[in-house]
Amino acid sequence: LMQSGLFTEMVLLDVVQEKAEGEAMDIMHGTALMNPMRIYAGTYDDIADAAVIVVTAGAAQKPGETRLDLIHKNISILGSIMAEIRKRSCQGIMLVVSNPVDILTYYAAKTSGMPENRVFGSGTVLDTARLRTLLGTKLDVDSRSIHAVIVGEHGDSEIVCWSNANVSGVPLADFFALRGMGDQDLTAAEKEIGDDVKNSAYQIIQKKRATYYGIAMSVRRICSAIVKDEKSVLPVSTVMHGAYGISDCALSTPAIVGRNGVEGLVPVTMSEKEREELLSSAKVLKQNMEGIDFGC
Ligand SMILES: NC(=O)C1=CN([C@@H]2O[C@H](COP(=O)(O)OP(=O)(O)OC[C@H]3O[C@@H](n4cnc5c(N)ncnc54)[C@H](O)[C@@H]3O)[C@@H](O)[C@H]2O)C=CC1
Ligand SMILES: CC(=O)C(=O)O
Repeated sequence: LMQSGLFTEMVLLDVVQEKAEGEAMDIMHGTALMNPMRIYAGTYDDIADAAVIVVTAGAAQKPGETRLDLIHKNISILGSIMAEIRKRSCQGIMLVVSNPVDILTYYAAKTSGMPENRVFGSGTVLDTARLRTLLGTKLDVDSRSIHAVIVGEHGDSEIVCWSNANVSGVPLADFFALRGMGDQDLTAAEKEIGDDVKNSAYQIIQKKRATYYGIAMSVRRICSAIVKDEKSVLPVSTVMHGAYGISDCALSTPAIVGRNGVEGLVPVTMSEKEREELLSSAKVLKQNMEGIDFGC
């Protein structure tokens, strides 16, 4: 975020105050080489007037753990954070990143005291970036020209919407043909790339303990949409109220993101199978939400 030039001030909070102080010092030293910006370790009072509050606090996956394994630890941590947020009338946007991001987003939306459109999660923005990167590599084309989206849980039940994936409007099958590949190659690539995306975090955590660059770029992308009021269509995690037949949980579907947070969902065309898988993903999330007090 320091490198983005989007902000003039950034305050870091961590339950381990010294960690926030050390990080603030380290990042601040780069401002002389990048963008002028005030960076410091602070308190909840300092974030009351923040344009964007990015929640990244909490336990991270250890090798072999799923995101859903973190639920009870991180709901408890989020509970203490939301209690502080509720005491202050925060006017900005809350972007939840901690995992399991969909369940924590739902929790934050219900307990922060902030309007629902201003509380959402990074969702499958990162997964979608991974998908576009891998597809771009496979097709030897700029990944920014790939239009494809992942919906559902940011996790093992996520769904690639293959049925509407395209390269600048050219259907995927036609672009595969352009590159001398046939239907069988496409089917194999869908399986291989879908699995690779789903397993990316597991692989990175196994190799280097945590993922951080991809998610940092995803957060930067979302913050840009907010701060510059871009009204970008991004697959962020939002509380569902009946779209696609889903309610009472948060998950990712394409949404318009701007200064007011999530300004509306954009219905994505899906095959019958993808639609069913999206419903199953919602079911997985709801099963894991059982027994949690969402204060509603
Ligand atoms: N949504 C996504 O795509 C991604 C989500 N994550 C998630 O982000 C979270 C953080 O991951 P990392 O930064 O790798 O972990 P980390 O362990 O490096 O940092 C977490 C920090 O949270 C702090 N913390 C714990 N309780 C707190 C509290 N009550 N108030 C303030 N700070 C508190 C810890 O002291 C620690 O410094 C994890 O849940 C991880 O799964 C990480 C990468 C991608
Ligand atoms: C950790 C995590 O959620 C990710 O990198 O996708």
